Amino acid sequence: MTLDFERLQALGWLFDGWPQTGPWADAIAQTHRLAPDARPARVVAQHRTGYEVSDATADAFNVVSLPAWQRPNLAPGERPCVGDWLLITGAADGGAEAQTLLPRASALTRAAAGEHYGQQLIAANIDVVFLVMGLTQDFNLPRIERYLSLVRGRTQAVVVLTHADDDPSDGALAGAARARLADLDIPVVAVDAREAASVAALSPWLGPGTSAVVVGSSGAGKSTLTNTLLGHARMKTGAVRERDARGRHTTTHRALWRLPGGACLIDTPGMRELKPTGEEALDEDGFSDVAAIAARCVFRDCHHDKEPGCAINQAIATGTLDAARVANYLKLQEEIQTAAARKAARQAPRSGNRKPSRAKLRRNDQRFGKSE
Ligand SMILES: Nc1nc2c(ncn2[C@@H]2O[C@H](COP(=O)(O)OP(=O)(O)OP(=O)(O)O)[C@@H](O)[C@H]2O)c(=O)[nH]1
Ligand SMILES: [Zn+2]
Repeated sequence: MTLDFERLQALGWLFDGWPQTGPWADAIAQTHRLAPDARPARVVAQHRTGYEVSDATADAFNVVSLPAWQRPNLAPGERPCVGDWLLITGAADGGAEAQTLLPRASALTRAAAGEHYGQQLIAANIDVVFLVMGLTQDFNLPRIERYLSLVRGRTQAVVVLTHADDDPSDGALAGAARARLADLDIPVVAVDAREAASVAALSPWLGPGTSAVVVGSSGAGKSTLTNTLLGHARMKTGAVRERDARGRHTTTHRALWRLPGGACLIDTPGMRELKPTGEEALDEDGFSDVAAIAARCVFRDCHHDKEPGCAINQAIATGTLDAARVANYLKLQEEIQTAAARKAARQAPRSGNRKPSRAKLRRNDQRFGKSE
């Protein structure tokens, strides 16, 4: 079977054809031994019982999940999520089946409140995260820094400041953000999120095949920006009425969208607000300078309060470190520790390998579909 790799690249496929070496090549070769026709497809939406994918032959069709992915106690990272690449068999117009989950180049996670698992995977294989904040009363530079430290790995973060059209600071806030983030190589773009001409300033990060997500707190302008990028309005919940292959109107909750310029925008209502999961390493992400100095404190468990020999307080006194930045670091450190403790508490009763109750199995069947 010849595959239209150009169409796959438009969906975010990273190679000119089949990769020849590396973990993807290995996974593909292994699948092809059993299913020589298996082809790549990207997850565009997640349903209770299966996945919706797009591939080189068609847009947004259902594939049957692997039974293994429906096991309730599967680690959340092992189940596909929006943005993942699968290998599938079967026709797009019926009978398509998932065969393999390909390795992830990157993943965006968040703390899952009230769930069994401390961490929830919200999107995979993301190239760019647009961190949206208004140039309004909502503007808060420390919060931008905290959000940024949650964006990890290969993903490029871009700060998008909305309300550039009615900015009471007349550019001063954007300038401050730029100055503060220059060292981290994080671009800051001020836009009127309602105007296509203004939002076009984001096009350097939206080349063909790029996968982007929009995050930020409530009211920051995420929906407005998303709609302007898409070039048309859609409902806030992500529900859209579309025509399916037979011309019927259907309502889908698709989460991966193709932008007119060729990039993919991933947007699900649940993924927008970033919160620490408890697994962040501030020393590596965003605050390595502060962590390096903290390592020189006399006490290993220094709270950088009034302890003697505190290198952090010394650095603040001599002007090497900004006090506000340290306060921000400590606040985020505390949020991460709280999240980690919550997560540990949630997981503790599970580690005893107890048999799940019948009621729980039934609940899981309802949630994930019955396994075979
Ligand atoms: N003047 C102006 N108004 C904007 C801009 N961006 C967003 N708004 C307005 O701000 C309000 C909130 O924007 P939304 O896009 O709904 O914000 P959101 O981040 O999606 O909010 P949630 O759905 O609560 O997460 C709307 O009334 C927008 O029209 C902007 O750049 N300029
Ligand atoms: Zn200290």
